[in-house]
Amino acid sequence: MRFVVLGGGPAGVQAASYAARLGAKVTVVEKDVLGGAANLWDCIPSKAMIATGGLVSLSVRAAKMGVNDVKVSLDLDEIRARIAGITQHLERSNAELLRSQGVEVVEGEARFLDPHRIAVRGRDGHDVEIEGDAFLISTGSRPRVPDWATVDGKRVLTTRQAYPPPEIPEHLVVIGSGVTGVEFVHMFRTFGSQVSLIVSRQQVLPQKDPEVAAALEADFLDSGVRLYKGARAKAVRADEEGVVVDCDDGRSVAGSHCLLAVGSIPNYEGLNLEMAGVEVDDGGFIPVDHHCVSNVKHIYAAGDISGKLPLASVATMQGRKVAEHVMGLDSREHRHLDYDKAASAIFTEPEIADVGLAEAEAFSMGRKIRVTKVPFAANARALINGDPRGFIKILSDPATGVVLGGSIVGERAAELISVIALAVTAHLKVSDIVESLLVHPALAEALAEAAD
Ligand SMILES: Cc1cc2nc3c(=O)[nH]c(=O)nc-3n(C[C@H](O)[C@H](O)[C@H](O)COP(=O)(O)OP(=O)(O)OC[C@H]3O[C@@H](n4cnc5c(N)ncnc54)[C@H](O)[C@@H]3O)c2cc1C
Ligand SMILES: NC(=O)c1ccc[n+]([C@@H]2O[C@H](COP(=O)([O-])OP(=O)(O)OC[C@H]3O[C@@H](n4cnc5c(N)ncnc54)[C@H](O)[C@@H]3O)[C@@H](O)[C@H]2O)c1
Repeated sequence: MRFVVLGGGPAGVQAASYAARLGAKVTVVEKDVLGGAANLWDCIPSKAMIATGGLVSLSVRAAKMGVNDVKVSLDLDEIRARIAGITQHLERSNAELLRSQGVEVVEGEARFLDPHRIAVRGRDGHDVEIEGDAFLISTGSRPRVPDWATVDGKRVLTTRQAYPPPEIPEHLVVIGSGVTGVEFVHMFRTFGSQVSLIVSRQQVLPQKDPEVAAALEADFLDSGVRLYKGARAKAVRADEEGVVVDCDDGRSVAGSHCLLAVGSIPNYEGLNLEMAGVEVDDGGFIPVDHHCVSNVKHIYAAGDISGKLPLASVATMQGRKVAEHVMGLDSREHRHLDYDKAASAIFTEPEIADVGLAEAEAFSMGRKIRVTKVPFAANARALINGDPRGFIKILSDPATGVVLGGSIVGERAAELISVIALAVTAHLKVSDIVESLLVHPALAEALAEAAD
């Protein structure tokens, strides 16, 4: 089996390495960074910046824990070097992993010549042709730049220009209040910037549980973030002095810098998909079935380009499933990829994480559920850590006790949600969590209480 992967992000690297382990002859083509541009130029650096901001927040909390006069100052060059170091380390690990499994990595930009052949344009401008029996398109996505904004990398920035930006903004106007937008609001408020957020709807995080979104909004407002709700940006004016964002409700928001967080677009242009007969939808995504197969049966799509949940974790799992299908392993007993059971987290402070069924979703389906909720204010470890914000909410089936979903707002939410995610995937009952002997004092004890 000659398996050719276009794009070496989380989806492509996982598919390549797993297929190679299963015996395929694998080639990965990557044009920019092995490990994935959305992953190593957005996901990872944003979390690294947030980790630095976390130390600043801790220094503020320190006084309440008996440590006085902690002074912090940011060193942008050091932050930049640290992030570059993490990216390079992960890129090297990916290269070593693939090399150790005999995967051939070709640097360059891939395009289809016909359904079984691609050409790769290398950095020297020359083309190399590669033939395959099966192909994976995992070319990811990039930040969307609307036509009403001109990005200059100085005052008007995409996310990829902000790890860190050339200077810490005095007043950052963030456009877009999805997951990316709120993470950037949090990141820059911890760095000491005044932050304004343009929220096109009446709630930040429109896809999330309203109670969770309300908790985050309250925290933003407490720390001085200005929310402009019901406002869609329609123009950005920038000059030497700063920026002004004009909104469709007549309001204008002035700041020193502006950051676009208005979503991502799939990388499908230039792939010559028509030469392979692969269809794309109106948004540029490649529709796939539950095995990630496109309309052409030997061509798969996974990761952001597949138009499913755009998460690195999902891309990785899709890659694994693609490798299994390519190598014919799907005929043995296996679990289908269930996007409804994907855990996700938002790395704000407090952290937010959820998995499975949401309360609002159950309500709109008319499904009977049991909802149990416990605040961290009653948890010994949260008090010891000096951060008792937030809560754990668990949804279960009232008849069987099976865990259906949950959300967590609070310190370490991204880690704690794993317990609920495991329960949802393995159909565990609330009693399984209640009867687990957990560590004391630990934040996880709140999970057992919420399950009780
Ligand atoms: C700001 C931000 C923060 C995020 N944070 C998180 C997070 O905390 N957790 C999480 O799970 N997800 C997060 N995500 C989402 C995550 O980054 C993506 O879902 C994930 O990287 C998608 O993986 P992928 O393999 O589809 O694409 P990518 O990571 O984009 O990799 C695709 C690769 O294909 C290459 N490529 C494109 N075209 C070609 C071509 N023609 N030839 C050869 N190579 C090509 C690109 O150079 C790229 O390296 C975040 C996204 C953003 C924007
Ligand atoms: N921690 C994480 O796991 C993480 C972090 C960032 C992104 N992601 C992934 O990336 C996906 C995309 O998230 P995103 O936030 O980048 O995009 P998104 O599409 O989810 O959100 C963009 C927001 O911008 C708003 N918007 C669009 N045009 C606007 C305008 N003119 N004015 C004001 N607002 C406008 C939209 O209404 C939307 O709410 C997420 O669903 C997630 O899967 C994950």
